[in-house]
Amino acid sequence: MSQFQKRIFVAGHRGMVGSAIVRCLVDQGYSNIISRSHSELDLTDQAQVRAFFAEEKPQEVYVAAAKVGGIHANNTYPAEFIYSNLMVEANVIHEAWRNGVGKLLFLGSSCIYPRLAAQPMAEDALLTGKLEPTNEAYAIAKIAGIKLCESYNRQYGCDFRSVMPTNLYGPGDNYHPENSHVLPAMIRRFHEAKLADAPAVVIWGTGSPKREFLYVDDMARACVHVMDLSRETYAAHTEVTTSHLNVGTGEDLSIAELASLVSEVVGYQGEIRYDTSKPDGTPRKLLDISRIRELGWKPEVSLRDGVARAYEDFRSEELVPS
Ligand SMILES: NC(=O)C1=CN([C@@H]2O[C@H](COP(=O)(O)OP(=O)(O)OC[C@H]3O[C@@H](n4cnc5c(N)ncnc54)[C@H](OP(=O)(O)O)[C@@H]3O)[C@@H](O)[C@H]2O)C=CC1
Ligand SMILES: C[C@H]1O[C@H](OP(=O)(O)OP(=O)(O)OC[C@H]2O[C@@H](n3cnc4c(=O)[nH]c(N)nc43)[C@H](O)[C@@H]2O)[C@@H](O)[C@@H](O)C1=O
Repeated sequence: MSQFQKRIFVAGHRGMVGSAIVRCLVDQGYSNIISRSHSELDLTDQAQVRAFFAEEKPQEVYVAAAKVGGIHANNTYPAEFIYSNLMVEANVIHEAWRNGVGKLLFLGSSCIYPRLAAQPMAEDALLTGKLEPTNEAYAIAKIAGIKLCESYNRQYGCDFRSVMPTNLYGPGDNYHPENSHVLPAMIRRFHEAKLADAPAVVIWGTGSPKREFLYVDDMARACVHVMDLSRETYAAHTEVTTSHLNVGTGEDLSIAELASLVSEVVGYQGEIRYDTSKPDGTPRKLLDISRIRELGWKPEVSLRDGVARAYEDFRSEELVPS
């Protein structure tokens, strides 16, 4: 059987990252992709996940299904974030082991690292300090996902890998006014202000926190790249205690700088104000991406181009009043 006929399950294929992984796999010639929507298969339900794996017998699994949201959603619904994410990853990883899945890739997040970790944050900064309180529940679930992969590798000899993405954006993003991440929130807010000819746009927090943003198709390429590495190559660039790889651009900017960039791309010319009653979250979380660069992946889409593409996608989806 050609490697392009492998049975690949992309969990979360309708999400921003899952759909980009499917695009990337199809582009590369993979033709046997298995998917289920949330309503067809609830991954928090152990019995459903067990029946699905027994029936479909995937050979590779990408775990891009998760409960995801920005600072407000994480801070407001911590029980949902910790419960859903723990259940999804535990069910999928356990059934992947029970059904002899050859390789699995788990997607975590850069929020796994301590709030005040030295910058840029290397993989071995994991579990060296206290987490950022606004997303601690989500981060704990993501750390558990890494540890699930490591534990199944150590005890059962599985080949389960993990990537920790920085903040992502692009086509298929969530543009909810409160629950989204900052970049889609800004696209929507500046667009609506431009249409309404509003004199000012309000941005949350002080504008001083720094963030790193990666275009989702670059992330998807990284996922497929890491999955396709030989076991020996992956193992040579990770360690048993830190068996995950950072994925980012290695560059960050302040939220105030991001607001200027998004307003320019959208074409909004009014004032930008800050609501300091809203949380800033972690002051900075820049990833050290030396390891994945050594493994042959690098980002390709610049932030300005990526924001322009995301804005085009936002308008084409008619997500806002015209
Ligand atoms: N977006 C970002 O900035 C970042 C994302 N990540 C990680 O990347 C991964 C993908 O995120 P992203 O694509 O942005 O998120 P999305 O919310 O766009 O996609 C997540 C997908 O998972 C599905 N899903 C959630 N819960 C379940 C469930 N119980 N059963 C079945 N399907 C479920 C969702 O379906 P439905 O919508 O129907 O619930 C959705 O299709 C996640 O692991 C996330 O933690 C990491 C860092 C940054
Ligand atoms: C990817 C990552 O995303 C989350 O962490 P975060 O990086 O703090 O996420 P964020 O994108 O929501 O905010 C980034 C910064 O931007 C500021 N900000 C300004 N104005 C808006 C605004 O309108 N919306 C939002 N959401 N933030 C705003 C906001 O105050 C903060 O200073 C995690 O919970 C977790 O999900 C995770 O892993």
